Amino acid sequence: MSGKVDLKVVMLGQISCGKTSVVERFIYNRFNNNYQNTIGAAFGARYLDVQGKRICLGLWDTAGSERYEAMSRIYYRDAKAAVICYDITNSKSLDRAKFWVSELQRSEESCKLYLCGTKLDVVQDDPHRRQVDYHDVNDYAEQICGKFFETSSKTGHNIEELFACIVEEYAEDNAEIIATLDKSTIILKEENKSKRCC
Ligand SMILES: Nc1nc2c(ncn2[C@@H]2O[C@H](COP(=O)(O)OP(=O)(O)OP(=O)(O)O)[C@@H](O)[C@H]2O)c(=O)[nH]1
Repeated sequence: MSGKVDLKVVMLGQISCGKTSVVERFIYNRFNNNYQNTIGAAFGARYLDVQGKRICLGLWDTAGSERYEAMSRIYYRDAKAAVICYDITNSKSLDRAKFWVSELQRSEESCKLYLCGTKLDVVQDDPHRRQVDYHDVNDYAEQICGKFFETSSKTGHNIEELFACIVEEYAEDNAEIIATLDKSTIILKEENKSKRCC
């Protein structure tokens, strides 16, 4: 991937709630069961098409450990969208998500808020594992004028939908910027001419 980032997105949320997994599913379409904590922050990017234009999303995946809290503030600066994650199987993680919402409302007023419940597959397999009610978060999302998705990075459920919503809302609010972007292109792979059928 080359070129500049058109839309800066920051990932925030409690340690181990699943931020890196959302990014990995979205960018590489893969999932890793083994937990490896993020140190500092990581960056990934992917192109999406919106309104016939190609837009580059840059994702800053912050570390959930409170040890890196001050560092996370550097990464949300000038972000156009924040994906604030919580783990559906861990009620404390919603408190942490609410902390980040307050923080962004205070210091990044123009940053759009997207609440992302993670690990939906776990509660689909065992409903007793759910600790965060869907309707409670839905009401909270309305209250903060944000959007809300319950996702699973393991199955991929709602991951594309989440980022599609982010670019669509960005495009609606920033028509002038979108007009300056390159058109979407379909890249046709040239046949390998040396390859012969026997
Ligand atoms: N079953 C299931 N497990 C998940 C899902 N998302 C994340 N996990 C697991 O939860 C653990 C933590 O996931 P990460 O994505 O590393 O969490 P994180 O929020 O990036 O963690 P930090 O970088 O330490 O803040 C890992 O073992 C993941 O495999 C999911 O959708 N379903």
